[in-house]
Amino acid sequence: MSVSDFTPQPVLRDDIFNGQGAVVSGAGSGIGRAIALRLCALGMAVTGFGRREDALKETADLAADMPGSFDFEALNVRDTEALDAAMARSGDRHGINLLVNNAGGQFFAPATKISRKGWDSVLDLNLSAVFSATKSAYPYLKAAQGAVVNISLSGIDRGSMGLAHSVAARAGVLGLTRTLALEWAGDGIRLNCLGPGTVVTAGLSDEAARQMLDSLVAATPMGRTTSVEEVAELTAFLASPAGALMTGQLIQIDGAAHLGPGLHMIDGGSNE
Ligand SMILES: CCCCC/C=C/C(=O)SCCNC(=O)CCNC(=O)[C@H](O)C(C)(C)COP(=O)(O)OP(=O)(O)OC[C@H]1O[C@@H](n2cnc3c(N)ncnc32)[C@H](O)[C@@H]1OP(=O)(O)O
Ligand SMILES: NC(=O)C1=CN([C@@H]2O[C@H](COP(=O)(O)OP(=O)(O)OC[C@H]3O[C@@H](n4cnc5c(N)ncnc54)[C@H](OP(=O)(O)O)[C@@H]3O)[C@@H](O)[C@H]2O)C=CC1
Repeated sequence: MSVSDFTPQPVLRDDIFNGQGAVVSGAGSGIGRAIALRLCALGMAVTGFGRREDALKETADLAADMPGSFDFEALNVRDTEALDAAMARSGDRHGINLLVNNAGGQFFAPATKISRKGWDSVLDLNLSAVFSATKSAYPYLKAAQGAVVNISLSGIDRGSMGLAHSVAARAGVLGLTRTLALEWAGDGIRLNCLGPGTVVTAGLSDEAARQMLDSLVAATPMGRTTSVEEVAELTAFLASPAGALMTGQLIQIDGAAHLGPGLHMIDGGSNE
């Protein structure tokens, strides 16, 4: 049992998103890059957000020969003014049929070691920035009768040791997602959360996370990690006509990890 041995099996028609536009945050690496590239392969015009221009440029290079297109804006999604302006530029350029709030992250620590500033940082990135992005995309989503996919975490309804701040933020995003699914249903806008289990990306590459990998896989009933391609395919599915009646859902793409003993980023050691 180890990391993902999934071989991508594309199921959507190649031209399914021709003429449509998307915004993907965190598109310079990991899950966000895989989503952006899959959408480009399916014909979408994608704008990627992220802080590192060089990383976004690499995604642009990978998308160069694809049927869709990839442009980008280097920005911090926690900067609401910059986010609003970039969202409007992207929406004016090619519309927003799909917004993927993927940028996110945290540090792993027991709650007793999380300062108020650390808590606020993680809530700002993983909850408040999702609210800001979604609100600023609203007019474009309404015009396109579009969709929002919020990248969350597996197991947010049961908790995960070492992630008090992040689980609280993602639970908040689920509440936001469900509330907007109600408020915006009349506009034809759908919103869903995807909860990946363990995904081996740069975000999980620090020493502490690497040490946890075996126990994370062991805690996953299907015995392997989630691949970025699987998250990308499901994101595309949710944006496609196949997902037309799906809204307000949390879909966990985790090999039943949320039904197992749980994914914990630290062991249950001392709180002192
Ligand atoms: C489903 C199970 C598996 C889940 C696996 C999940 C994986 C991923 O999410 S992969 C995604 C990946 N990438 C990352 O998570 C890295 C990105 N992280 C960050 O950018 C930071 O953690 C951030 C969100 C907190 C950034 O905020 P920023 O405002 O830039 O942070 P500061 O450096 O100013 O620190 C603020 C505050 O937080 C305290 N802090 C930082 N690290 C720790 C730590 N390891 N333990 C305890 N506290 C920490 C820091 O000390 C600051 O607080 P004060 O000391 O009170 O000033
Ligand atoms: N890897 C895993 O096991 C899992 C990950 N997730 C979630 O999936 C999402 C993607 O993570 P993953 O691909 O693994 O890790 P990465 O670290 O590769 O991706 C995080 C992305 O978010 C961007 N980002 C972070 N902070 C900001 C910010 N303030 N403003 C703009 N962009 C930002 C980063 O770009 P840049 O640094 O250039 O700003 C980066 O591209 C995250 O929300 C993560 O929590 C969920 C479940 C499991």
